Amino acid sequence: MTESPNPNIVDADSLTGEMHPIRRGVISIGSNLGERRHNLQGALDSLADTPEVWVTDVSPVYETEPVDSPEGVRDYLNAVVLLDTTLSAQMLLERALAVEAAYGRERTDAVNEARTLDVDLIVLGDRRSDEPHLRLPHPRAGERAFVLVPWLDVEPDAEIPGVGPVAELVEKTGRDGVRLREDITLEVQ
Ligand SMILES: Nc1ncnc2c1ncn2[C@@H]1O[C@H](COP(=O)(O)OP(=O)(O)OP(=O)(O)O)[C@@H](O)[C@H]1O
Ligand SMILES: Nc1nc2c(c(=O)[nH]1)N=C(CO)CN2
Repeated sequence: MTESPNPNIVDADSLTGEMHPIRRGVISIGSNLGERRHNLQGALDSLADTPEVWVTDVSPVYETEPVDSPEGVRDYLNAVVLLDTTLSAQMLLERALAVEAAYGRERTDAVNEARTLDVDLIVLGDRRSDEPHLRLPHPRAGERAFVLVPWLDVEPDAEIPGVGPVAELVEKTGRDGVRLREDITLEVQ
């Protein structure tokens, strides 16, 4: 894996003085409704503007066929964001959900309905969680080419803890339905 910050490095919470380790985070962003590139760039900017989050890289943008989605929904634009953070997994998830809401994400009971913005936590250091509101590593990431392929571009030796190296997972999923959009790029501020 790309060099992770030393887990012994800690950052003091400015309010409580509590010390938190810095961990590497991987976030998948996707949009298949509205101004797709604008929504992804907004997600990236909002993550970069988050206190205690340092965005270190963003992947190329891919146009991807909708997976496990209702008939007729539009293709997604997907990308992967790498960051360092001292936030807890719960705080990072809350931020992700707030960023989705800020970009007009509407929730219905439909499964995988079209959405302006999807922000999923894929991994946070070696944090494991199996609670319904917070699963880490993301339980479906290892089967999703729309997560793995962009992630591999920016972190060739990436691994999903407990699942395996991303390069091997891409060999299993293949790259069907995932197409590089060289004409669309995201900018880290
Ligand atoms: N690692 C995670 N990242 C984002 N949300 C998560 C995670 N683990 C659990 N959740 C929970 O999943 C809930 C539903 O998320 P959402 O509706 O965005 O799912 P989805 O992105 O449509 O589907 P999928 O989970 O298959 O990517 C969120 O409210 C959140 O609490
Ligand atoms: N291509 C693609 N398909 C999906 C995506 C996504 O981001 N891209 N997100 C989903 C739920 O998170 C379900 N299906």
